[in-house]
Amino acid sequence: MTQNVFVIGLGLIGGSIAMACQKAPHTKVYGYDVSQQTRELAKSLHVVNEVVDEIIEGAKIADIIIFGTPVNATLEWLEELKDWPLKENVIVTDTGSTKGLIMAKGKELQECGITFIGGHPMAGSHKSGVKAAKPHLFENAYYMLTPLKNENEEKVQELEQLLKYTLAKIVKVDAQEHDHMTAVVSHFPHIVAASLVHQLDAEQRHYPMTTLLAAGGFRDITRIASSNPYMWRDIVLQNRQELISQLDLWLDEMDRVKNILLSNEQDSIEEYFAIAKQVRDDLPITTGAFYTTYDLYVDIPDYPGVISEVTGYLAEEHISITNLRVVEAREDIFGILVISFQTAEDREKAEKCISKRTNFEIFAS
Ligand SMILES: NC(=O)C1=CN([C@@H]2O[C@H](COP(=O)(O)OP(=O)(O)OC[C@H]3O[C@@H](n4cnc5c(N)ncnc54)[C@H](O)[C@@H]3O)[C@@H](O)[C@H]2O)C=CC1
Ligand SMILES: O=C(O)C(=O)Cc1ccc(O)cc1
Repeated sequence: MTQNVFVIGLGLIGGSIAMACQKAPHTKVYGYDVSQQTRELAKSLHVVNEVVDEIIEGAKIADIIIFGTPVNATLEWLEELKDWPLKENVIVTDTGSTKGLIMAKGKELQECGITFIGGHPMAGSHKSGVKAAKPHLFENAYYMLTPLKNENEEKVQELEQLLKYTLAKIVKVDAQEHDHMTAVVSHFPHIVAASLVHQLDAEQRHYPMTTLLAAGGFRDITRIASSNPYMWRDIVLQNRQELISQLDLWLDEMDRVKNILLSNEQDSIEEYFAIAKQVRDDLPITTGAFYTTYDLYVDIPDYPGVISEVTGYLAEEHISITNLRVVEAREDIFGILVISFQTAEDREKAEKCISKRTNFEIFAS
């Protein structure tokens, strides 16, 4: 018998899940998005097998419903869903970055006899929209599920059976713990990234040249500030309490830094950075949202074809790269080529390869 999966919200996350679910046997993936243009793109890019123009059309034939909508839109749909003509055994899940309020709604659904199992794939990017969707987005990333305490285990397994086609590592966590942990490693860093960009923006009014100097480090630490503001507005609103606590801790931490600076003690300053380096270097390697990239900076001269020359050398030695960009570091040089690798070993091999075949200056970060 064919299993019908219905994905609501066909952007980066919903679209990627829909593509992964198409790999499950005997499965047909239907999709709906509030934007007609997205629906048309999703169909033409084969993100889904079929699109529906009315949400109810998909909901009534679905065995599994997956929300890929911004978290406040998900809450609104979950309220309406109570009155939809659903199949008796339907499983409803979501992909939202917050879980507390969504699981409270999930509990109400359970009381109406509808199974809701919260979900959150810990992978993504600052890009959004259906065109950025890809079936391997979640490969090796953690995929958190937040089933209610008394949830039917068979239903959880049924959902896991489908989600295994994302190639993610499925873990189960409590919704409150989820919101605390994601505040620390995802939501609060987002606020910090945005605040650094605001600080630069204020600065550039007095010193317009500052933005020209915003090279590798600043770009790395603020990449997520380029994410979809609408999506992040909802996340921050739903996880407000945790974020206010994180902000208090951050202010204490900044006070500590200020006192270290006021003390003018070189050992304390060095120790502050040394401990941070140790903790950062020891972070486990994961992909997806918390991926570690191993970057190599190559000071390239200004002549045509220089980038393909470098990447060509790496390809000849079968060294895979995950990303490539040029940052303009100084006025007198063409730029720094930043090449990212998935592992430290790949970066080491690349460093050897490029230094053997060119005289470009190289440094790792
Ligand atoms: N972007 C990321 O890296 C990650 C995002 N998430 C979560 O996944 C969800 C989706 O995020 P993205 O795919 O990045 O956003 P997106 O902006 O790429 O896609 C959201 C889609 O939902 C549609 N949409 C908006 N309101 C709707 C409504 N009321 N009904 C139907 N469709 C609606 C939009 O038209 C859009 O196509 C969010 O809840 C987010 O918190 C989870 C993990 C990672
Ligand atoms: O771009 C990145 O590194 C991200 O952090 C993406 C992301 C955004 C929201 C999530 O809930 C999970 C992952």
